[in-house]
Amino acid sequence: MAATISRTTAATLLSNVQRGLSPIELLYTPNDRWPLPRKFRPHHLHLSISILDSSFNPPTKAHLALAKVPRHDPTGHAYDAKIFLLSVRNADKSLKPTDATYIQRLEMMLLLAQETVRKGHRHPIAVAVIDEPTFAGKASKLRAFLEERVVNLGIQRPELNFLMGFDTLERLFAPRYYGDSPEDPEAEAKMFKALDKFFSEEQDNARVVYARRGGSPNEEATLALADRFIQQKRVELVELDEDVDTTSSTRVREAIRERKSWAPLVPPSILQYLKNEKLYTWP
Ligand SMILES: Nc1ncnc2c1ncn2[C@@H]1O[C@H](COP(=O)(O)OP(=O)(O)OP(=O)(O)O)[C@@H](O)[C@H]1O
Ligand SMILES: NC(=O)c1ccc[n+]([C@@H]2O[C@H](COP(=O)(O)O)[C@@H](O)[C@H]2O)c1
Repeated sequence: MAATISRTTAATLLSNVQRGLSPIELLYTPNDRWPLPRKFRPHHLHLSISILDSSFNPPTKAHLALAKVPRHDPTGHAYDAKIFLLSVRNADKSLKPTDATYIQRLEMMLLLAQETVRKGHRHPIAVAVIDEPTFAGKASKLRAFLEERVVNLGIQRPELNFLMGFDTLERLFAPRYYGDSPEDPEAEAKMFKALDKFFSEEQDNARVVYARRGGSPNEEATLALADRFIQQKRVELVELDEDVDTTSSTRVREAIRERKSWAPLVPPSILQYLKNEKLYTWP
């Protein structure tokens, strides 16, 4: 059955987050047990969750490929649960009049969650919204939110695996996002303090799973800053299933506006949605 949510309900949940009434709202879960795995056993005290945080403007095949990355685990266990997370406050972007509205993005995220159904196996993906620009902030809110859902089972500190492309990894390790002002001389020290908490197993227990995205002139510098966490296996490189190197939401928006070919860049349900809603057709 297709996952749907009324626009009124979506608007209420969105407004709760935007007005600071809730740190996170869940718009959709694949079942009532989520984030528990289907075959939950009482001794299963560790949850491993993957999170694709994005502005979904619109979702592309690259987002889908990231969402499908299997968990790299020597014991062969898959992620217990997954989240498509819409950030209504982005560290770098603000909403433009020609962009998809947040409600439209949430509707597309639901469609994307449906696209992950493969050979009868539905990925346990929930759709949620948060108002938090940095990963350190997202992790502490998510941890508290998820722990509350599973507190009666004695599960603590779920492992939070943030899926991202290299351009986002570069910004996770960029001191400018952590200083009090653009010239803050303590920015790098503050960044490492925030990241130590973010990656610590005893604290926010986050991990980062990143994919290459074309080349980057800053690759060496970023990997040098990330080195400590790479050694601790808290930052891990993965290969995507499909060749989506040059796919981006910007490319889709521009191609629609310029009436160039864009259909191959998005999953079929998103193609249909963008056509129905006539999105990005205005300059
Ligand atoms: N082609 C890709 N390869 C690897 N990672 C990707 C790719 N496209 C998006 N991502 C990653 O997915 C996450 C969410 O992406 P985001 O919503 O910013 O998409 P985008 O295509 O970069 O958007 P825009 O073009 O609007 O800036 C980011 O961590 C981004 O690096
Ligand atoms: N240092 C950080 O934690 C940091 C820096 C830049 C972007 N982000 C976040 O990364 C996500 C993806 O960003 P873009 O949509 O700009 O690619 C957004 O939620 C954004 O707010 C986090």
